[in-house]
Amino acid sequence: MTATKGLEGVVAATSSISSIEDGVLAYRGINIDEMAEHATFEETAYLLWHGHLPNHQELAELKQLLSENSTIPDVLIEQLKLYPKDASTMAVLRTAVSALALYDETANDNSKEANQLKAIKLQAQLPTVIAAYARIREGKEPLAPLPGVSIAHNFLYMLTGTEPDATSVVALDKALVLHADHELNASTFSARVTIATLTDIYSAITSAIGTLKGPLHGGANEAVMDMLREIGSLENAEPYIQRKLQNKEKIMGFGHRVYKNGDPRAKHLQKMSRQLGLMQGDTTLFDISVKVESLVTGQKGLQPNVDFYSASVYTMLGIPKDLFTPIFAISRLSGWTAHILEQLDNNRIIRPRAEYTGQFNQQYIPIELRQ
Ligand SMILES: CC(=O)SCCNC(=O)CCNC(=O)[C@H](O)C(C)(C)COP(=O)(O)OP(=O)(O)OC[C@H]1O[C@@H](n2cnc3c(N)ncnc32)[C@H](O)[C@@H]1OP(=O)(O)O
Ligand SMILES: O=C([O-])CC(=O)C(=O)O
Repeated sequence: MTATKGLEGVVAATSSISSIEDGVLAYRGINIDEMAEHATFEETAYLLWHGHLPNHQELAELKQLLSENSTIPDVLIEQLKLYPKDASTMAVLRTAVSALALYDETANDNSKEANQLKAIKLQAQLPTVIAAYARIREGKEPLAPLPGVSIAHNFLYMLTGTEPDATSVVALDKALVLHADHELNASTFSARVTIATLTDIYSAITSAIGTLKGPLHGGANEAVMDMLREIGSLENAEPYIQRKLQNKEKIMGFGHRVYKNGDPRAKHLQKMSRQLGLMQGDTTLFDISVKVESLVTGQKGLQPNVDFYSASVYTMLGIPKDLFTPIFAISRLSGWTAHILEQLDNNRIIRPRAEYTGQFNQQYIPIELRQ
């Protein structure tokens, strides 16, 4: 038995949800470029959950269900008020999702119908939780979700208390479409491992949120923003990146386990970053990002991943840095829950082996004889 570090190249599940064969990302067979161009996030979630795009009636029903389920229990709002104001927002989200299970009497019902409804419920509630905490920590009261608007619209409204402009809604919606699913990435794998024990969906999503939080995965978008801020100006990009590369430090938002010739989502986010910069009359963040990309790609051959340009996009949408990864979680929840449902459809506990590298034939030494 020989272990493969990081399970690189190991095929650990079958799935018909999304594919990244030959560097082409597709949701249920539909190329991500088409999805980014035409689909809304609600359509994307439906596609991931059901395997086909919704017709008018199916989409209307999903939107209705999302709307009906978007409030969170008052008791959770009271809990959010008790959390430290400077807590990690991903830790808050992870804790809140775990707490939501306590107030859902269907939490342990693992029937397909109950889990499908819980997927919708979580999809509707995550934005409300994040926006509520973001307001509470600023000393403001959380806002109730608006009925009949998209998740992107509602999230921006609940965050700011004002009706978002159409450009911002479209940009956030597209970002949600682009992040929705990605084959067997670390957080999805974690969700599948957890649900495969036949525990409840809240436990699996809690695992997934904890996994997405790390800077090698979803947390990289926040680290990218730290880097762009540290660089601060176009002239500073080159010395900054040279220094990092000389010190053999990682450049966040670059590289990918599977994509070696570029992440097909990055170009869409790059385009959005440019457009938002031009519209706002300030392309500094975009310009610094492009410079960083040319330096890192030129010198290391590493390409930007989905997290790189999303940092400047979210910042230009006025979103605080520590909400970037929670936004990723809002989107990826659709993929996580699709994978959880798929895992349960044909379940077997996920239990690989480890290559043991420790000692054999050791003896128990009584404590008084130990050195
Ligand atoms: C949504 C997402 O999760 S997308 C990924 C988000 N994460 C990041 O952006 C963090 C930065 N990137 C990375 O840490 C990595 O590229 C990962 C985690 C994405 C992929 O990791 P792996 O598949 O294990 O790549 P691995 O670490 O083997 O990289 C191969 C080589 O490229 C180097 N490398 C990879 N990424 C980077 C980077 N961002 N900056 C500098 N060097 C890098 C590695 O140091 C390694 O060099 P070596 O062979 O000299 O040791
Ligand atoms: O697939 C991966 O390893 C990481 C990634 O790009 C994602 O989760 O979107």
